[in-house]
Amino acid sequence: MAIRYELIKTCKQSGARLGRLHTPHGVIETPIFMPVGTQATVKAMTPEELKDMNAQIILSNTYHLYLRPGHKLIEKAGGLHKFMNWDRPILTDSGGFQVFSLGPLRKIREEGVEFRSHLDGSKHFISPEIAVEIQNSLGSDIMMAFDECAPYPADYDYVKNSLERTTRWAKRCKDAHKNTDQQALFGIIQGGMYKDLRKQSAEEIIGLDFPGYSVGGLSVGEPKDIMYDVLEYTTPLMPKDKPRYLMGVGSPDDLIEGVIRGIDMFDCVLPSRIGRNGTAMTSRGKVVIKNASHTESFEPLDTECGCYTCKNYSKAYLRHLFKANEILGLRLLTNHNLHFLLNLMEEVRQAIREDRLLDYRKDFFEKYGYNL
Ligand SMILES: CNc1nc2c(CC[C@H]3O[C@@H](OC)[C@H](O)[C@@H]3O)c3nc(N)[nH]c(=O)c3cc2[nH]1
Ligand SMILES: [Zn+2]
Repeated sequence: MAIRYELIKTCKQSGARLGRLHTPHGVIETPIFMPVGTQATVKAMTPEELKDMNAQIILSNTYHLYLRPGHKLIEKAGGLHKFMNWDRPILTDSGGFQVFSLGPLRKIREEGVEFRSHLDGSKHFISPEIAVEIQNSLGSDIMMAFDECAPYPADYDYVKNSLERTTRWAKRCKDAHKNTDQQALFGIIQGGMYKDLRKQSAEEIIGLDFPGYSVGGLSVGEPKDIMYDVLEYTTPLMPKDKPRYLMGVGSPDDLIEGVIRGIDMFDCVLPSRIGRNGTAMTSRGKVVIKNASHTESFEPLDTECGCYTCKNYSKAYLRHLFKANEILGLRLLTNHNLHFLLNLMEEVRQAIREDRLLDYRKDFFEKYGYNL
C-alpha cells in the first residue's frame, strides 16, 4: 500500500480527528495544511526554510508541470522529489481545476478535455489516462483523479451530468493506475452545492474504493456558510479510516471550521499569495505592512510568533522592504504566513489531543477578530 491512514483519536468536544498518514516519503500528522508549490516550488521559499517551519507535505500541479517544463523532463531528472530537492511527501493535483479555469477555449468530451495553453495558446488534450501518466512521471506520493471542478454557480442538471462524467473518469484513472504500492490515487467528490448530488457523487466515488478522498468543487466563490453546510453533509458520508482532503481551502477560520467538520488535509495558495502582496496573517488579525501606521513600528509582526521573520525583523523594516520593492520582503512575509498556518494546525492538533477544539476556536476567533 502506498499510504496508510491511522486514526489516532477523535476530539470529545468537537468530533474532529487526529491522525497519522504513513507515506513512502515519511509520516504526516493530520489535520495538516499543505503549502502549495504549483510549479515545483513553494514560491520564494527554499526546501530548508519549509523544513524549518515543519512543512510535512507540499503540493504541485499536473497541468502546470505538464505545460512547463514537461513531465518527461522531470522524469528524466529522477522525478519531482529529486528535481525540486524535496525528500518529504508530495501531493499532485490532477489539473482538473486548471484545465477548466485556466486553459482558454476548452472543449470537454467524454474522452477528455481539449484546451489551449495559458502560456502560448498551443493546443493540448488531457484525459484521465494522461493525467495518471503525467503524475506517474512526476512520482508524487499522492495523485489526484482527473475531475471536473464544476463552476459556481452552476445549475442542477449541469452539476449532475458533470459529477457523473467525473465518476466515469475516476474509474478510468483507477484502471490506468498501475503502481499502487508506490503512489496513492485519491478520488474527488463533486456535486456542487446540491446535497443530493453530493450524496450521489460520494456513493459513486467511494464505491470505486480509493485509499483517500477529497471534497472538490468548493472554495470556488460560494459563501462560507454554504461551504460549511456542504461539508457538514458530505464528510459523514466518507469512510472514517481514510484521509479526507478539502481542496483549495486555507484561511484560518476555514481551516478550523473544516477540521471541526471532519477534514484532515488542506491546501491553499492564500498565505503565499497575500504574503507576496504584503499582507501578513497574525494572531491579532491581518497586517497590511505597507500601511503608514507601521513606519516606525520597531516590534515584530506578531509577538506570539516564533518564525524566522518575527525573531529577526521589525514591521518598520518589512514595510521598508515592500516600499522599496525588495525581494527579501516577499520572502520574509511568505515565510511568516506559511509558518503561521502550519503553527495554527499544530495548535489545532494539540487542542484535539486535549479534547478542547471548540474552546480553541472561540479563543482564536476572539483574538483574530473573527465573529463566531
Ligand atoms: C482555490 N479553491 C479551489 N482549489 C481547488 C482545486 C485545486 C487547485 C490547484 O490549483 C493550484 O492552486 C490554485 C494548486 O496547484 C491547487 O492544487 C481543485 N482541484 C481539483 N482537481 N478539483 C477540484 O474540485 C478543486 C477545487 C478547488 N477549489
Ligand atoms: Zn512570524
